[in-house]
Amino acid sequence: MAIVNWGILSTAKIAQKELIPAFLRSTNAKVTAIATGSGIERAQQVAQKFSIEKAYDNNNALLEDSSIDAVYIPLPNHLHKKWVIEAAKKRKHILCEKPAALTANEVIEMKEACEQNGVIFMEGFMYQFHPQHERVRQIIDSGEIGEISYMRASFSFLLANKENTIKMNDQGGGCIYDIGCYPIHSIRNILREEPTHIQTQAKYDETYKVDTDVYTYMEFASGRRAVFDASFNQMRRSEYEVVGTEGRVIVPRAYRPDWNGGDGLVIVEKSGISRTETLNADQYRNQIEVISAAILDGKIKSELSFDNTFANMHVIDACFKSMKSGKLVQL
Ligand SMILES: NC(=O)C1=CN([C@@H]2O[C@H](COP(=O)(O)OP(=O)(O)OC[C@H]3O[C@@H](n4cnc5c(N)ncnc54)[C@H](OP(=O)(O)O)[C@@H]3O)[C@@H](O)[C@H]2O)C=CC1
Ligand SMILES: O=C1CO[C@H](CO)[C@@H](O)[C@@H]1O
Repeated sequence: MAIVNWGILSTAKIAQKELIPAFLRSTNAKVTAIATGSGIERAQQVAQKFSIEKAYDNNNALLEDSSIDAVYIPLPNHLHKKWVIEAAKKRKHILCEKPAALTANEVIEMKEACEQNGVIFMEGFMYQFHPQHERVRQIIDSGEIGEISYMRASFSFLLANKENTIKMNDQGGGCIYDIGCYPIHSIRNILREEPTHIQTQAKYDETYKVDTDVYTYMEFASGRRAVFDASFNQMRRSEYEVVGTEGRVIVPRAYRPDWNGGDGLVIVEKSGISRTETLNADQYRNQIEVISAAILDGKIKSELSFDNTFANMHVIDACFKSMKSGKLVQL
């Protein structure tokens, strides 16, 4: 079977904790090189830990390596645009961590660079590669819970130590970028509709200059409504609920089912009776196998690439606009 050779731009925590192990479990991808800005010893140490062939002390050197087909970018959010464009210029296909950019305008520039250089791009919303979401869409489409009028989504965890983390960086940090982007993505992709109006309120940390808790209300042209919340100051929650005229579907492990060994749950409640379906999957490995297959195939579905990334960033832009004005914003 054909294999895609991947390089990794940084020794980020997420790369070491989830992605590199997932690359090792995948069938059509191999990590061949890793680069760091923290000195060659650091790159060599991580390379040795995961049996990665080559270590570089800067991203450009890795991008010059002609044996690398694709790069995974787990850099801080404000560096995503720069390194997506640099990687595209070197004709590397790209898996970039979420959020892929800081604004929808940045996404336009990134798309142009990828298209001009004929490279495939995907934003790393790994949760969508767990089959529980396809099951939710099937249940909705079957009519079992009636006409859908409302969706609610939440993602939170306790960020106990707010010092020295990119999550609190005044450039690209804050909870909308870090975790709010997931409820937005799932609301848009489960309802298969873009919001027309948004209102966001946030708790803002004056020391770090970032949002730490957000509450957002959304309206859709169909008349549907949605709300989401995200927080760095609450217990771990990663869930959504879709409500119809006849019943509802609850997904209590929506974004991080890996916190429960990959077991996703789809709970259907109707006429006072509840049924639970358990689906197990390795969403990080699936994500890598999907983009590697797209690279080998030479094409990627538009809903996995820039169309979806742009639409998600457009909503994030509106959340920030509403947060600042305190008003309902029209998209
Ligand atoms: N999909 C998922 O489940 C998750 C995704 N993420 C996303 O992954 C990305 C990385 O997050 P995370 O692993 O927490 O980040 P880390 O802070 O652990 O890593 C970021 C790495 O980027 C490099 N870097 C380069 N420039 C800077 C800079 N100016 N400041 C800090 N680091 C710099 C460093 O690597 P080096 O020293 O090697 O140069 C650093 O280790 C983010 O986009 C985040 O949103 C995060 C967590 C989970
Ligand atoms: O993308 C992400 C997924 O889950 C994490 C929660 O542990 C987030 O902090 C992170 O950035």
